Amino acid sequence: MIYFDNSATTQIDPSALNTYDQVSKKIWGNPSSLHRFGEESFNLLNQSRKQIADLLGVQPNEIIFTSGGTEGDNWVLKGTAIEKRKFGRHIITTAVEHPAIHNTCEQLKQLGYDVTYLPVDGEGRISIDDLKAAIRKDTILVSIMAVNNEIGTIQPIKDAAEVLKQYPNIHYHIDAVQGIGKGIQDLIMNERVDFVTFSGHKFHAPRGVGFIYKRAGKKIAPLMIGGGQEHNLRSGTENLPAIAAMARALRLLLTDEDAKVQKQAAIKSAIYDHIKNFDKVTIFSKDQDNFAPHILCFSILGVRGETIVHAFEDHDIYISTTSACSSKDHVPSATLTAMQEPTELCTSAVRVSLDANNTLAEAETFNRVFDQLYEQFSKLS
Ligand SMILES: Cc1ncc(COP(=O)(O)O)c(C=O)c1O
Repeated sequence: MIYFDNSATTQIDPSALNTYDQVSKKIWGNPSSLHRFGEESFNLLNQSRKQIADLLGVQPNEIIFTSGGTEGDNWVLKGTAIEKRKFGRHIITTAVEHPAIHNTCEQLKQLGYDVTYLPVDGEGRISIDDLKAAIRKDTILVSIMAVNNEIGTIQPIKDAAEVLKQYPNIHYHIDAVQGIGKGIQDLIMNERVDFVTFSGHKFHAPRGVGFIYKRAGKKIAPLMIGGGQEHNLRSGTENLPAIAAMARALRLLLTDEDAKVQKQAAIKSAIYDHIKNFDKVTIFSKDQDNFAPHILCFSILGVRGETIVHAFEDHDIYISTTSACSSKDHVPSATLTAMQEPTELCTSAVRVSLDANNTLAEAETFNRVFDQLYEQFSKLS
């Protein structure tokens, strides 16, 4: 099988699974318990936190564990809205965010907040002039994704950081769920960023675990209230086996990151250079540095995305319609729609999403299958 759907989820790494297994069997005390067994768990929790903080070049108290990307995004948005409601009710984000951001903003709108969705250009990228123009006296938060999950555009998050240096009271949040391990850590962890969302299952950790970076001194209201875990910021008994496994998976992800990024970029180029020659193919992800190395989104005119996905599946190759969340709803890609691509292209778009475990040989197989399928589709239309 060829698994090219790594932006939807990744397979758990065997050594992360082993960590999960060992911690579940041996260190299963509650980190909040006072006895020695609890203390052992508490120590492992903090060891994992320190490991993650060191890998990102931040302080351990700036890492707070969550259940994943959706929780992190919800928390930073709603937590800021609650914390800063006396100062303002205006939020700026982009028209191409993941539903975890977009739908949270829509919910906040119903609660009386005002949201500006920055438009994007033909590559799915916001403009810094639009950001500057959108900032108001009552703006409390700017939230921008690092890498778009549907077509792989890297947003100008560092240029946005420069603008936001003039507005130190505005919270600056980055959704880095698709950006971690893709060679842009210096962009993500920039000196102006206040909050960053991460999700473990996108980098070979178990499902249902993630973390946010919260700059020391920046305040958000807790979303989960209860027993006061995570310094009273995120209550709930910590998922220690998953957290320890995630720390290990993150270390593995960031080991030899440059070589892994180059490998993914080469696989992407091999597919890109092959399929670009076909008349009915439109490629939305560019083969250039301001696009992530692992996402390639394209359409075949006249063929629905679902049809393309299932046709590849018949050859044991797994890709997706643009995002895992929208794939079963048959809705056109939100990103391509925001890019004002014609509907027939939006409904035909599919996403190949890579990982360092993929190979050039898999790209060659993909290209051969692509040729066959393209011919079949052409006969039908
Ligand atoms: C950019 C982005 N943000 C947030 C999420 C949600 O993450 P999770 O699946 O961990 O809830 C995803 C998942 O695909 C994503 O791609």
